Amino acid sequence: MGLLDFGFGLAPLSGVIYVIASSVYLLYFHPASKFPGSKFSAVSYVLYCSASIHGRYPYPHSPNEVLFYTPQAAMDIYSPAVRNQELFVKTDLMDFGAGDLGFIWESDPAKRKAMAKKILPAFSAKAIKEKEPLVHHQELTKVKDGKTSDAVEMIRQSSFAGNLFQLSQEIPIIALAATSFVPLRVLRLILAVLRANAAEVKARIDKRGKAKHRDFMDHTIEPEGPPPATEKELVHVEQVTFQMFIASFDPVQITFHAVLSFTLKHPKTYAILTKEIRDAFATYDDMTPETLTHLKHLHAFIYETLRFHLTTPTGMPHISPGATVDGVYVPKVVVVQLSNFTATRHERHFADPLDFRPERWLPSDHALYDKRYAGDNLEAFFPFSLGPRQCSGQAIAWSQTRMFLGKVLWTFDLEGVRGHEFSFDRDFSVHMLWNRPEVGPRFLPRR
Ligand code: HEM
Repeated sequence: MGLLDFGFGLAPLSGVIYVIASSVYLLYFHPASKFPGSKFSAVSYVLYCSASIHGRYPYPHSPNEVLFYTPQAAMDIYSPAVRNQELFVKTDLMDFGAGDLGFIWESDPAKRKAMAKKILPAFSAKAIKEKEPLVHHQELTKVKDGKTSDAVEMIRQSSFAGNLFQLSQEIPIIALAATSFVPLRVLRLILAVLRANAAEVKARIDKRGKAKHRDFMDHTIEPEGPPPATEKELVHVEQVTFQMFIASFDPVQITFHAVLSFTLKHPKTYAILTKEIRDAFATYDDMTPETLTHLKHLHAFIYETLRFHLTTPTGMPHISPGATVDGVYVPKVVVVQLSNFTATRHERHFADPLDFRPERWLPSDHALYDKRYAGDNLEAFFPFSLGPRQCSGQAIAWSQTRMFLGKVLWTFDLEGVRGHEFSFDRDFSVHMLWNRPEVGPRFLPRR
């Protein structure tokens, strides 16, 4: 036997030994081995990859990961903090290799906190009130042209590639496979998005201190100060801007699409909602973020939409510092997260969890309150996450969505388009962003 033959025989053998040794370690000695769950998922990424590639939630856990679904677990994972710095540190899931993790994707708690200190004043009640006229204008424009942003559309088309990139960090061979799965067109698209972002940032830096309205950039760069001095500083600003754009746009437009889809799918609820809105406001201009908060059914409808169509199906993976989660000690370095999808669809938390039932969010003195949902655990639901990293834009998101749906249903009668019927579980999937069918509707002048 030649040296070469010997080498070829050894390679598969070492592979087999490696798989057996790592499986034994993961099953019996790894810090996560004592947790219940699929043994296959404890030793391999096969089920996790398959769910991820098909965009189907809930994902099974991956090796070194424990999923929880109780509200107590969510509180134990996302809330603990010392001086607003989280104790369960975010993983680097969102590190796409730019060399800087910006703000929302930053896993280093101290770096994220420093950025939060600059940006969070943009979310004060006063700052939000100042932006109200813009929101009025923006919602209407969106309804009129019926379009989502071109940039988001480009990002959506490249989200599968982003998903593969994330998987390849765990399983390097996926990077090889990705070259066959990701068309050149998508790679060009990613570059185009990054270039467009860099160009916008540069233009905004040049305009600093002279923008018509105060925006998040005024909190990212000094309006009166010098421009970023180094390439590293510039990349940081680009990352923060990109993330703020995605965070403030994508979940809101998902919710707009979802509220329209569910009004079409549930005609009885649509009728109740439309009546509530039209009875409450004599004129269009009476609708403001404040006046719309009094509409109980509108509130319930939006809540149920957020539950049924989570904008962020994952709870976001964090690393245990060695701490107790829902009464169970999770050793250091084990990755934990709330499986949001499981939590919101579990019978333990919600009656008829797979049915769209806004009534569950109504107060018990409301005429349409249904006792069937009295046992629902409404606290088991965190659409905006919780703790130091919870959504800073939730007040804006609520007022945008209320105004959007209030104004649309006040102004138009909606009609479904034949052939656009959908089933959420069959037709919606998610990579990094949601893939969903066109569902209409037709906007007809109100009768
Ligand atoms: C329906 C709409 C929205 C939903 C469901 C939503 C949900 C979330 C969630 C789940 C997180 C936590 C993400 C994580 O842990 O990595 C988050 C973070 C964040 N969101 Fe939102 N969001 C919405 C709208 C908005 C809007 C309109 C803005 C800005 C105008 C915004 C700004 C942010 C920011 C800045 C963070 C990061 C907070 C931090 O790390 O301190 N979001 N959002």
